[in-house]
Amino acid sequence: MAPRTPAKNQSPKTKTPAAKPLAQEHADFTAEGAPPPGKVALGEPVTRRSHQPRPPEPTAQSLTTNQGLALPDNHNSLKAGLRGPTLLEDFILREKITHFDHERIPERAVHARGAGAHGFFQVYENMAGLTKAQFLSDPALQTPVFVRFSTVAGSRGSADTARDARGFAVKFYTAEGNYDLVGNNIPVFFIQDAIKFPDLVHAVKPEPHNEIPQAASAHDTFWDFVTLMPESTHMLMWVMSDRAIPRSFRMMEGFGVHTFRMVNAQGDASFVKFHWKPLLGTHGLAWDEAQKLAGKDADFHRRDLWEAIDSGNFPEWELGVQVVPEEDEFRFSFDLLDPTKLIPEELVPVRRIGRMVLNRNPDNFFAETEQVAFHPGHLVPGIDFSNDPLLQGRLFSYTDTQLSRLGSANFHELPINRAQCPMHNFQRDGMHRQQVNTGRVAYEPNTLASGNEFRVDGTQAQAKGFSSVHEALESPKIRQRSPSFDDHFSQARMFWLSQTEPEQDHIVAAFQFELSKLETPAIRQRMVDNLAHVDGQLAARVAAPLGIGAPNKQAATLWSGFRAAPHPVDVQPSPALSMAQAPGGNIATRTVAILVANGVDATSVQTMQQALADAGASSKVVAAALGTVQAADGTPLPVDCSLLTTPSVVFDAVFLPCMGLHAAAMAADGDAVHFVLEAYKHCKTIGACGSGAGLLASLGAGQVTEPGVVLPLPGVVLAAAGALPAGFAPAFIQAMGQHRHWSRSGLATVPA
Ligand code: HEM
Repeated sequence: MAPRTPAKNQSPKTKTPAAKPLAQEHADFTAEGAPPPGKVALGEPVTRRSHQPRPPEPTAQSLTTNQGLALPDNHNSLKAGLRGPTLLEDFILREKITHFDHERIPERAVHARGAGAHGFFQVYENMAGLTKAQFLSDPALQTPVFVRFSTVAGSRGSADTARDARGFAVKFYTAEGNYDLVGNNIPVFFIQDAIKFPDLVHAVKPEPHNEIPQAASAHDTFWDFVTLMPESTHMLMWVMSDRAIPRSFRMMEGFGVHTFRMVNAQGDASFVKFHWKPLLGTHGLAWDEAQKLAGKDADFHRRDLWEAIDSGNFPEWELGVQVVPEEDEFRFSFDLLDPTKLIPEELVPVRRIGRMVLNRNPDNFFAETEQVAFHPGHLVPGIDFSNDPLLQGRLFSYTDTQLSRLGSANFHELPINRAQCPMHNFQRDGMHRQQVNTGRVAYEPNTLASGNEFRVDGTQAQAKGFSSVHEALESPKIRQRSPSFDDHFSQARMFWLSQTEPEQDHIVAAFQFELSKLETPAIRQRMVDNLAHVDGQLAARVAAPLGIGAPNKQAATLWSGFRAAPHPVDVQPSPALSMAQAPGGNIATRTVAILVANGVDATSVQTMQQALADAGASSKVVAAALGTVQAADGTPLPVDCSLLTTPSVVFDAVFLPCMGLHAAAMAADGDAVHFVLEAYKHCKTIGACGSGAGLLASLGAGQVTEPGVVLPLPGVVLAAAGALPAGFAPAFIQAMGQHRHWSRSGLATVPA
């Protein structure tokens, strides 16, 4: 696909200072030392605009020590004689190795594996009625953002496609300070109170005696814990759905999870739930595919994000809000403060208020993606928290953990974390302090400092600054859960009832997979007993292959920890919770494998390549070996990837053009056959023409019919003609637009 022009995403008006590469900023700061008085320390933005040339690579000639001493030789240590021992006095060797020895920092306690990107956010219209947040007031203003997507449980080097929730953390560099929206791709959470978070994380992380399994919830300790915490049932339904194995970070929804507040200039507050809606739709992988990708391309999501941005296909989300006026706080059958509940979109529609575009890859993974520090307590005036007890605990946890992860109290000075607006206070010193504060005044109130920001009475600062929502609190000090948090099953049932049949099948299969891995039958049993409170059929289907008794609803209520949770209230399905029912449907940025051999019909290949490019998708020519294949008319066709390194799981669809008699050779190539059958098994669109269609039929994946006719087998587009008939490419593209043909799972009898 032709790269989109960056100009499309240029700002009509950018109120942030001129863009500079991060590396240049470092250089400026190092050269200048302290910023000039009145200027924000280290406050320059990290907003190199998309598609600007990357900073030059350092050259070998410029090598010096960290003290600036030019290095004559970076290949040999200082030795006593040609074959003698290395000398301790070799300060050049020592400096280099010492620095290397300390290059790693601790990984995040959770969400260690992630990928990030820069971009901007732009509101559609002035939201002053709802919030006084300045970045939500001016449709002409583009606010720089940095986003980090992550898995939760796996370590930094784990695979991208593990079954897990995904972090969706956004840092807005606003003119009023940094605002962080630190969410997930699932709108609810496992637990209701932050005091259970260490237990949850200890349970899901690899088991402590043998550090197994990596990045997987399918083990005893996780299910032991969650089955004893019935409040986790709703999120378990989501984690067992295809939401937990996204096709791409670019095809995930994001959610703030908790109920937040927005406050306007008049002081009127509303409750708000945040949503990110991806323009590419919300799509998942097949579970078998996700597991294979973990080995074939552990960087699948990271690579997908990087390549999309690099090629100008900037991913885009709309920011949505569900607004509940304060007076409606108690209007719902659930508590707005309970993070295991969502507000169905059918009850309170999502209003789309702006868009976020990610248009620049980081220059340096460590400096940006690894060192970025998000925190749900990084707020701007006009946005505030609620009393959600999970959120309240998070407000403590993030800075606390970052103090140890990033090593000092000054991590806010790291370029990726710096506010891009004026920043003044009298916090001083500490390890690794970059800013050189000047003057003798490091206290407030004072009369000795220049400027009028720090007036003796402090009134000016207060008038401009953040103030918490006024809320009268007169309550006894208690350590108890509110009974309004007791209903653990109604929304789990709503989620189940809202799924299409194939989606329900996937949820059942995921539960079966995870529970089959458990060594302790009692835990398997406890989970299906628990599921019986969600739906009897779901529980029975999950239980079938587990070698345990039938689900027993009564038993679930006997074990300790099961508070007298009420039965599910009468719930209506919420179609918005189904990915299959969500709008989506174009094939922009999808990838198609064109599987070829010698004798291929070159015109078919070129026609498909063009049609796919016109539809915004990309294609790769895949063959047994790199180099070229010789088309039927003698044209050498360049091969992009070989079967040796490129599995079907990295593609969204497969096209088999006519290959004449050479189709028989392909039918004898185990790798090629596996490639096709695997794509078929993963319910991808498969198109085949002429002898390619014959090959497909011989593998049991379809039969030849009239040109351009889509067979009853969903997502299989076949044509008997050797050359591509006119209607073929549109039919193929239309089938691809449905993402996957899940209803085919039952028909897939072929092994892959
Ligand atoms: C709704 C519930 C939660 C959501 C949506 C959430 C989301 C996230 C996200 C997206 C990250 C990754 C940030 C990044 O990319 O750097 C993260 C990290 C983290 N979260 Fe949460 N989290 C939740 C609950 C909690 C709770 C209850 C705690 C603790 C009480 C917690 C502690 C942490 C910690 C310690 C990190 C690592 C932060 C770092 O090292 O920078 N989270 N969380």
